[in-house]
Formats: sequence, structure tokens, C-alpha cells
Amino acid sequence: MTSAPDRPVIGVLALQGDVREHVAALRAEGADPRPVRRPEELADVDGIVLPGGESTTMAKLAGRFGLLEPLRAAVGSGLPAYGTCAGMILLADRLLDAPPDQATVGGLDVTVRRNAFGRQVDSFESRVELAGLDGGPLTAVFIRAPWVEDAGNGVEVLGRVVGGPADGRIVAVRQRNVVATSFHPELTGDRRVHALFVDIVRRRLAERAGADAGDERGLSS
Ligand SMILES: NC(=O)CC[C@H](N)C(=O)O
Repeated sequence: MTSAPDRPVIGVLALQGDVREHVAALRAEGADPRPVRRPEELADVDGIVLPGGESTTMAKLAGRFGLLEPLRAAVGSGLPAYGTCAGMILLADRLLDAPPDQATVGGLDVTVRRNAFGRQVDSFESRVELAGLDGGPLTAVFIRAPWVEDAGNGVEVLGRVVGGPADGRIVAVRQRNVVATSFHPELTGDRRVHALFVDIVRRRLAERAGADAGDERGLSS
């Protein structure tokens, strides 16, 4: 991980799902996005995006491509990660309404319910206000989306649904360097969540560069 903090290398898990849209949004925010399909590619990134798609398929493919354990280890040791929709499901420590053998990467101390908005409601749009995001509510596109059923103490709730039958449901969370949204900002052209994530990645790179410089000067042991 030797990238310059101003142009961090951000991987997009490219096994299935809406990879291209994330690549475009990350590039527009000044990152150097790269598709990740193999463990060697994961080793080169400063952050990782887990896209929307089908979480059962993605989890199976991640296992088959030997990526599940490396992803767990990387996210577990602080690699910034951002998951949208199926990506949120992959980052959850616990799942509801999932096949019993569905594996996750984990890293977020949350219980996520798959297809939570009901089968009739395949997709819809809603305005969601996100904590810490300037510029007013964003248009959230939900597609067979999950929600966060409950969140542990260390998890910051960034956004909830307002109004309708799902009023108050948690749809955006952050725990340290891990961010997840039930919806798909990569599909709307509103790049504020990607900007937030790129900023998390940049800050971590800068911190690590500072720590390394300290090591070289013998300032830390
Ligand atoms: N748009 C999406 O990512 C849908 C997620 C899908 N329902 C799943 O469970 O994986």
C-alpha cells in the first residue's frame, strides 16, 4: 500500500453486480479504482467496495475464488470497505432471511435482513438524510434491498427511512472504516457517499504514512 493519499487505489469486488458504476463514481472522486477478482489484487488496494448484486452468488464466488478469507482478514484489520445493498449484506456480521449457509465477510456489528422491504416492493426511491453529509437528503434507490435490523454499540447510524411502512428503518451505517448503505448511490450520479468513503481511505493512508515516518525517526517503537 504505497499509493499517494491524494489518489488512493480502491478495489471494487468484481465477481458480480454493478461494478462499472462504482468504478466510475470512484474515479470521478479522484481515486484509482481497480476491479478485484483475485487475492493478489486485493493485496494492492487501500480500500474496497462491495457492489450491489446478489449476495448469495457473490459470497459463493468469493469462496470459490479464494477471496473470502483474505477479505475477512483485510476488513478485520482495518481496510476501509464500503458495501451497497448486496455489499451491505456481505459486510454484516449477522443475517436474517438468508440461506443458513450464506457466508459473509463481516466487519459490521449489525444484523441485516435480506429483501427486507418485501417481495411486492421490488424497487423504489426515497429521500434519505445522511448524518455528516452536507447538501441535504439524497435520492436513495432501493432494489430488493436489505435493512439493518439492529446495530451494535460501536455502529453509527447514518441514515433511516422517513415515512411509509418502513419508517425509521436503518439504511446507512458506519463502523470505523466500514460504511454500508441499503441503497445504490452509484446509480444516481450523487457521489457524496463515494466522496465520504474516498475521504476515509485518504485519511487512513495519511495516518499510516505519518506512523511510518515516525518509525523511521525512531519516534515510536
Ligand atoms: N440490489 C441488490 O444488491 C439486491 C441484494 C439482493 N436482494 C441480495 O440479497 O443479495
